[in-house]
Amino acid sequence: MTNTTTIPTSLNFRDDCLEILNQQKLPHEIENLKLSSLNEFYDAIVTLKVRGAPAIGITAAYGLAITLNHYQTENLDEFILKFREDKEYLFSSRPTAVNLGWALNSLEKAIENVQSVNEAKTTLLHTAIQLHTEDEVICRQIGEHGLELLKDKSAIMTICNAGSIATSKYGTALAPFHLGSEKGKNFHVYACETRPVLQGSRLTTWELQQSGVNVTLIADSMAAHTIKEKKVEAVITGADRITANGDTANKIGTSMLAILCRYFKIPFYVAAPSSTFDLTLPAGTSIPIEERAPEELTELNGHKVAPQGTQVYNPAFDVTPHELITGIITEKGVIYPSYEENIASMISGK
Ligand SMILES: CSC[C@H]1O[C@H](OP(=O)(O)O)[C@H](O)[C@@H]1O
Repeated sequence: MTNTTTIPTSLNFRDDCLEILNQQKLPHEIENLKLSSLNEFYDAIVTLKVRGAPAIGITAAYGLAITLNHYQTENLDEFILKFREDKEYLFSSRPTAVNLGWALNSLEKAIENVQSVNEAKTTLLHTAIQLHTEDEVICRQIGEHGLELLKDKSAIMTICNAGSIATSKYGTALAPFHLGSEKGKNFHVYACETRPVLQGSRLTTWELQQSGVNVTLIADSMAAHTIKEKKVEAVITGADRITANGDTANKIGTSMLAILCRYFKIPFYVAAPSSTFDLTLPAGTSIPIEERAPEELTELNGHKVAPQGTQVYNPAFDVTPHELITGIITEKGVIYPSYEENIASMISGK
């Protein structure tokens, strides 16, 4: 029996709804959900049924376009008011990934000169579809640039899931591995399980196995020992927001890996599209860090593991200082220090 490998995707636009792969059910259940109401889109993002910075942005864009397509009015001012109301609602779903705001703002910019409600509705749908299709091209380009940095047959570590299902396709940090698999490369990926939501053990292992990539799961606490014992040659992660000086917010535990890379003298790469840069923020201290429900830590599969009433601190992201980042892999190429200058020249033109 031939081994068929596929690169899984999680978003599928169908005329009147967005079909998503429910990432909360993976890896043991493939459940596709049809999102058509604003609350369904909001809930899917908040509860991580759809997750990953680019995927969140694309989903929110479809959420506005699909739901407003049914809004009954011929009055353009009234339609724009409703657009802004619903945009703010979706924007409030998760605070850290800048792609959410970027995608919603792209829609607002696209309709700023429309002359009728019908033209606004058509423009919103076309823009959402454009963001989706463009993201796939961008992620493939990130994969191509990442492949130039990673040595074939080398051991590479990653955290969380910055993969195909976190974007339109290919992913960001995982894009080089998916493309590499298509090109006959043989990377060995060490995936950190990524407590507490387990994006690594549930999603990255599953996704890379679908694509025929050699992946080994480790606990987050095993990272230092694994880098040393398994001769890991680089770490590559995604990003949720990168500021003007290169400071990068990503899944909690990312800065821990960056510190380990400095100690072990191996490169630490961030992979992200231009839409993940937030040049309005000079440094990472201003990035809003989402804190999630205590139950993500006090319970395991619904079973209480911590004593009743235990205090919990559950930040979903941390910020890696730019000094610890070897290079930022974007669709336009790899950005190296000095980040302030090189981000401005490579990204400002967007
Ligand atoms: C391709 S960006 C993925 C990025 O988003 C993840 O966060 P979450 O799973 O909470 O949406 C994580 O930070 C990944 O690196």
